[in-house]
Amino acid sequence: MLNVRAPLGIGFLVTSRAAASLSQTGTCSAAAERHQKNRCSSRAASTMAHAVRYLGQEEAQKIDEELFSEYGFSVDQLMELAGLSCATAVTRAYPLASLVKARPSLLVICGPGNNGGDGLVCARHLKLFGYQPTILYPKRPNKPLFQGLTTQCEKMEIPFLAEMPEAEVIDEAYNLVIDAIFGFSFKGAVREPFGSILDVLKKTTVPIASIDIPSGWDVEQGNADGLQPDTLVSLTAPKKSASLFRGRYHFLGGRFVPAALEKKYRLSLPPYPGTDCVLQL
Ligand SMILES: NC(=O)C1=CN([C@@H]2O[C@H](COP(=O)(O)OP(=O)(O)OC[C@H]3O[C@@H](n4cnc5c(N)ncnc54)[C@H](O)[C@@H]3O)[C@@H](O)[C@H]2O)[C@@H](O)CC1
Ligand SMILES: [K+]
Repeated sequence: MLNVRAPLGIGFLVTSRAAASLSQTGTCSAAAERHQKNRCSSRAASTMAHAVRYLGQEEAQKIDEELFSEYGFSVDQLMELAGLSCATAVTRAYPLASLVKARPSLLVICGPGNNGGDGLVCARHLKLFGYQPTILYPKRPNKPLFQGLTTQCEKMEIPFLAEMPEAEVIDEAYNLVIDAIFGFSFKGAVREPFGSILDVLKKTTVPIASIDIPSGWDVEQGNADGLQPDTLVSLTAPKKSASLFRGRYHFLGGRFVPAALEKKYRLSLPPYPGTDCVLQL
């Protein structure tokens, strides 16, 4: 089995999990395994030669700001691409045919910031891809962007829960939890209601797919007692805590970084294959 994660100094990693992922299919079916095999060689070729840079919190926020101020992007544009990347990553790691429950049910938990917005977009695309997402969105910002994303999900008949279910109920009802609670702006001790939500999530056994950062993790230092997601979708570039990720699938998404910005921040992103919006690291 090949599973090489060789540190190249602070903030850099060379990652190659090509063969490892083939033998770690777990909840995934033979169909998923075949899919993985087909993708294996191109992924190995694209990632082995690349030292992807892992970003600190301030740097991630600076890049984000620059995309809006210098490059003229709007939040909803990038959120759409980020959410689409996350939904696509879910289809790669958990294809419909591999799900253990008859109903392709997913629980998407959305937080109060843009990470939560990515979760709403992700849920909408997953519904279009044939999954049956349910959303928990306990703290909704009073802004047109988030109100619009919420309406879109409601109109697409995606149910919203009134409260966080118990861990046993989640394990019984859902194939996967998508963690869109906090991203790169998370700081300090977790405030309610998210502390209780994360406590329940830690007791669940269904796989968790985290968007950008496993929620509750320090963006740079991680959290040894925190969530241990099965999948992480790093957006733009991985953050430093991603080097502590021990789940099966680490994807890069958010294929919107202009070359000049990539160069300025020495991101050294691996090339996405063809027209794909997601890349498995
Ligand atoms: N440039 C990029 O890479 C892009 C980033 N996007 C997403 O945007 C995220 C960052 O969004 P934001 O800056 O809005 O921040 P987050 O979504 O990370 O979280 C900010 C929210 O969490 C709350 N919060 C922070 N610490 C907390 C704590 N300890 N307890 C309880 N609440 C806490 C804040 O009050 C705020 O409401 C990224 O991680 C990514 O998911 C995408 O939407 C678009 C493109
Ligand atoms: K998250």
